[in-house]
Amino acid sequence: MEIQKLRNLLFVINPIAGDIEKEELEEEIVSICKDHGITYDIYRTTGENDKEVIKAKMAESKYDGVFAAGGDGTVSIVASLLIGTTTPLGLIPLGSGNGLSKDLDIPQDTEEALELIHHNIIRNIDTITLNGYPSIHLSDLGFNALVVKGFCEGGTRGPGAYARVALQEYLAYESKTYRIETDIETFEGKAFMVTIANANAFGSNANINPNGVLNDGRFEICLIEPFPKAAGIAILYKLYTDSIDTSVYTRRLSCKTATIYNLEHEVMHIDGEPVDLGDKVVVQMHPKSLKVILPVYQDEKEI
Ligand SMILES: Nc1ncnc2c1ncn2[C@@H]1O[C@H](COP(=O)(O)OP(=O)(O)OP(=O)(O)O)[C@@H](O)[C@H]1O
Repeated sequence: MEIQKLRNLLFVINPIAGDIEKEELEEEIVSICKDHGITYDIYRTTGENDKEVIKAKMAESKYDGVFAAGGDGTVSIVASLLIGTTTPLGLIPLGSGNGLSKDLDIPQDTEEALELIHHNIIRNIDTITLNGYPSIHLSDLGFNALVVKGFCEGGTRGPGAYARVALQEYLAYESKTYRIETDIETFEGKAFMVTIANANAFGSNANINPNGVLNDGRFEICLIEPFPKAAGIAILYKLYTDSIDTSVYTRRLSCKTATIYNLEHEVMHIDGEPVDLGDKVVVQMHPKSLKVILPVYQDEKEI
């Protein structure tokens, strides 16, 4: 087993993520780095031009790893800068949604996650692009994308706000029509939501792609097909018990490339950020294109 020694690190800390005070976290990072002879820089995100600033810092200094301390939004910014490079991504889950960190089995306890700074292994995971935009985790068209958009536009954060928007939209929502051509098969019809899944579960723990593997060179397009509103609770239950594949309303297209025709101009998001990619979305797989810093026990497991 190869244990990596990371000697020069950048920590990207989102001060507002998860509404958690980060002063103590910074003190712990400083103390761990000092104890283990690691040099470090800390960048606190501002919510403005963070990606550009982090990119410039990475060009100035040769980091052995970049840790994102925050939620999925912070992880997504950092990851997009590391894809295709030899610099691995570390995760310290501190957001209201920490989906990728859960799929990677990163400890959700901060003390344990901080141990990854000095005791870890590095592995490669797949990423995908949607019309050239990177996605590491889960992207959607349809109902969930509408909820994500409403959530991002609303002033309130946290899981409660997400659930409120979901409830508001649910009763009136009508499935939309899509045509999906993959390297294996074609689907045309209505869907309540279409998830392009590199990983497994949303930050909320709803597991849309229970059997997805992050380094198998394939992604899944997970469809929830139109269902009677009364079946909604059962679908929700299956999403939260890792058993969505047993629902008669689901369909899964496993593939390496796909073109999605968004025939009713439905909204979409990439890894939680609403985007407008037009009505034709080309999805491509980039096998093992992102290095990630994982707990040592991951070595025995398939990710
Ligand atoms: N200093 C800051 N002040 C205000 N907003 C910030 C700041 N730094 C980052 N942000 C915003 O934080 C969001 C990303 O948050 P992240 O996903 O890391 O944590 P989160 O608590 O899970 O957030 P969310 O509840 O939005 O999912 C981005 O919208 C980003 O613009």
